[in-house]
Amino acid sequence: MTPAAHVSAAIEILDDLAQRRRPAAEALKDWGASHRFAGSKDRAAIASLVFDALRKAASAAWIMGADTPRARMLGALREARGMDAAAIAALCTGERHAPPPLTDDERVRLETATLDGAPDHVRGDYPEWLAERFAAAFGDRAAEEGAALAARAPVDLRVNILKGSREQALAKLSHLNPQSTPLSPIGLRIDAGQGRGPALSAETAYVKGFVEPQDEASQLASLLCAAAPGEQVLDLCAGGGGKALALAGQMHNKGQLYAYDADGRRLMPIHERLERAGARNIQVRQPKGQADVLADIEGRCDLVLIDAPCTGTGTWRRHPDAKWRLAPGALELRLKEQAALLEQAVRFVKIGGRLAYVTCSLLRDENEEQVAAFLAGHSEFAAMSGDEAAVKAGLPELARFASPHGAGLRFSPATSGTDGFYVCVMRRGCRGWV
Ligand SMILES: C[S@@+](CC[C@H](N)C(=O)[O-])C[C@H]1O[C@@H](n2cnc3c(N)ncnc32)[C@H](O)[C@@H]1O
Repeated sequence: MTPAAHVSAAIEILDDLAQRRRPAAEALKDWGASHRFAGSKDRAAIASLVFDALRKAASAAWIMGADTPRARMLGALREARGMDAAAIAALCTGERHAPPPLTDDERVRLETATLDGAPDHVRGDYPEWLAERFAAAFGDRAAEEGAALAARAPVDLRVNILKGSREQALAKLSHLNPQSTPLSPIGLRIDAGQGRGPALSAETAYVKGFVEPQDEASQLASLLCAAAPGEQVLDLCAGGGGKALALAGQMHNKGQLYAYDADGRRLMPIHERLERAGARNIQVRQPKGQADVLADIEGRCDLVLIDAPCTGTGTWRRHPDAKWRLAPGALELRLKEQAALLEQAVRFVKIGGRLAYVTCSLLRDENEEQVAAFLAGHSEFAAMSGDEAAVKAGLPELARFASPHGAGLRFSPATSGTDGFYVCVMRRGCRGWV
């Protein structure tokens, strides 16, 4: 397929997405299944175009003065890829499988339109219904934060310290030109360019468990939990085990980590990942009907981690379609689940133990406000300051990410160059100790 045919195919898929609210990956898969002639390189190029158009959907539509799949794609070629009107016109020849030629209006817009005067949610490419919440979280930096969330993310890997050091992992992956991550002492970063990044599953370092894909902020969230060897730790929302594996590394396989998730199917990948990582101190606790499968660890945990279900607004760099599919009802639901999980976690934290609340959201309602509401009803808990949590984790430089809106630390693409994450570590004392 030619580059112009890739653009036509991307517009077709964007049209499908506009008509049926569904994940982009699903639409791309269906397109691939019905266009067998397209090879894997073609499919990757088309996916990359679709994701760029989704990243820049609002600003591209503004530039083009129309919110159609074609306008989004043409605008994104300029906004996301820096192509000028002549280069875009050269793709749109109308010949064979190329998109129809540019109209006069399209050409003029591509040559001259700017985002001057556009509202923050357009300049930052986020849904209008979240504009107030972004303003509450970022003030006059809302558009800048949104734009950083609309950029491409690098591929971040966590070095599994149970298997080797970061230096060893850098050497094993040297053909991919990895760099050390600036904030996480156990992270590697690979620039994915415009493609999907390296096929990790074929890398020996991955197969042998030396590295796991994990965004740098997710690594930092795990490190801020400061799990120590010998501790009793509950990962209450373990899912596929990303954080559990990181915590097991910090614990040097000593002590016990219980990995639980209300949805047993989500725990499934964890078994193979544990094996690969050589993590031997993790007990997976599957939910079993009405049975209380965590009853034996009540009041015994040094650390309980709630890696809470959330809107995922911090991960839009990696899932640009998710921002347009997110609906207000989903936020309401997540807020209820988060409050319930904080209550649920209390019974497992021993006196003197820690409760870590983590989301990959940037919205205050899901973060500082959720923690404030919890603390208001639980005088036996107190939040560690950003300084204290950073020092306890052995990463004092992270104190600068202390939230300006209340307890906890927040990371974001614009401030830390990572996915958006929120982390608050609380200590449990006796009732009324603070
Ligand atoms: C953000 S994901 C966890 C990701 C995982 N910790 C990781 O690092 O790969 C949130 C998880 O919370 C789980 N969850 C939602 N409500 C829950 C509840 N009441 N109790 C336990 N798990 C819950 C979901 O099934 C989902 O797997």
